[in-house]
Amino acid sequence: MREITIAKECEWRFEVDEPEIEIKLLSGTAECFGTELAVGPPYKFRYQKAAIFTWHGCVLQLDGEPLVEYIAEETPMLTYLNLHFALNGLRKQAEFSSATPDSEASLGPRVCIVGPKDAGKTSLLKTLEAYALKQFYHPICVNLSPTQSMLALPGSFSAFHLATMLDIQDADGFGSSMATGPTQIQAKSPLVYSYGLDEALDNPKLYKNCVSRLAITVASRMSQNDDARRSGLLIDTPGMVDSEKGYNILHSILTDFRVNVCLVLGSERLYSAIKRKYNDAHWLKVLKIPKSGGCVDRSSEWIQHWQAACVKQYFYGDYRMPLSPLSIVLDAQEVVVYRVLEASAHLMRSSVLPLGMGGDGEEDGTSAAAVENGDSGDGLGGHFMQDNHLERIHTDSMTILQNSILAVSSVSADEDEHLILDSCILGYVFVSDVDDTKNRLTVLSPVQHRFPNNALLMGTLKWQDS
Ligand SMILES: Nc1ncnc2c1ncn2[C@@H]1O[C@H](COP(=O)(O)OP(=O)(O)OP(=O)(O)O)[C@@H](O)[C@H]1O
Repeated sequence: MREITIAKECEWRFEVDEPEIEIKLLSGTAECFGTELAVGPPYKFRYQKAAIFTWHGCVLQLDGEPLVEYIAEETPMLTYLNLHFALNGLRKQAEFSSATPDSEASLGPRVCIVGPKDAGKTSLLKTLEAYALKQFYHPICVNLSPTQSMLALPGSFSAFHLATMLDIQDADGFGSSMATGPTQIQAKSPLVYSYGLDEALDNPKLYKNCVSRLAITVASRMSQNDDARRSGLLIDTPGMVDSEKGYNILHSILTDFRVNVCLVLGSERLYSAIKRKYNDAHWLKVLKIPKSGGCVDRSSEWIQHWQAACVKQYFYGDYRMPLSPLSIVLDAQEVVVYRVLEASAHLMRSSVLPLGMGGDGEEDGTSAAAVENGDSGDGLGGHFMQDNHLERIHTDSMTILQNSILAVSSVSADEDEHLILDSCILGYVFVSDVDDTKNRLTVLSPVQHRFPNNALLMGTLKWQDS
């Protein structure tokens, strides 16, 4: 056990896998991505790369050995704080505006954070959300990055509103959703949709459909709730690829969520490309934001370990709230599972459909309004089903489910595919065993009720319960 003294406006950066480390704030003030630490109680960190920053100086007590640790004197925190004050100014303007609730002037800032992989987008979102919460605004947080989930498992998109504070000890750094036991920090109620794949470009059309669906729900929350309306939005995006497909996806996000502030982190080239593209767009401000020197490039192996830690926490909780999932044996006939297809597989399926019934490639610019009207953007006035993004798994080929995480949709198993894709996610189950000979599945479920008769969605996420 040792003490670490951090001078004002400096941060202690650390990386830890296993075993965990324990930190206590002994004196002064300190924060982790904007969320303040209390003096006294221990904070445990596992599978994290993070920083403890102090505005006025502090002393920490450290128990355990991080893999990497150092004190950094140069941080972009002052810029982030100024950015927060600017956004709060816009929130205040919206709050005291006498305009009608559906007009632009009564809406708080809709901020989208863009940048290459590992540029610090999620960390900036956490910081801006934490600062806004301290000033009694509750921006809706939206995560559109399938690899780095927020209050959900990888492969999902989510949004939440009305948090008290973020939980820095949680695997994803946001907190936990409702569970049966008491939580130290108030649980959040996210709205989750399943995308199922790892990258936006694995199936851009499905990705845009999912974005549009979430955007509609978020817009309806903003139109019905004064707090959401004036607090605005903070949107986290996946690592941006500097390509036509990447810009196409970005454009869908910006238009669907009616974004009016686009923050570009960590890439001068991306910033100038986006700035040029939206030069004449009076509705959008594109701002360049410095990347923190603490941002760490994470290997795919590390991300897999981190995702496994998130899944484990989902089923078994953590030291503050241990959970007991239930293992259930099911007859393969009892479950209806759909596999989410990548773009290449979806086009193969489309090619064997009658003319005019298939997907039409990915760059169709499907918008939220089109989705609302049930128009998949292919000019047929139909729903997403025509694009065949799902494939039903037959009972005799259930071995493919071994070690899969299945998202439980909120619609019954006999609904149409398009309704299943449109539905939000209630939770997840894990397939721990598939018995081919007896045609049975063993699944781990977080709830102890009867297994629901809802459609299940299988993405690419696998896990080993060890
Ligand atoms: N100031 C900092 N000190 C130490 N680590 C940091 C700091 N800022 C960010 N990190 C870490 O760097 C990694 C990348 O940051 P972050 O997740 O915010 O990037 P991202 O752009 O959202 O990544 P992705 O493109 O994968 O979504 C994370 O593990 C994060 O915790």
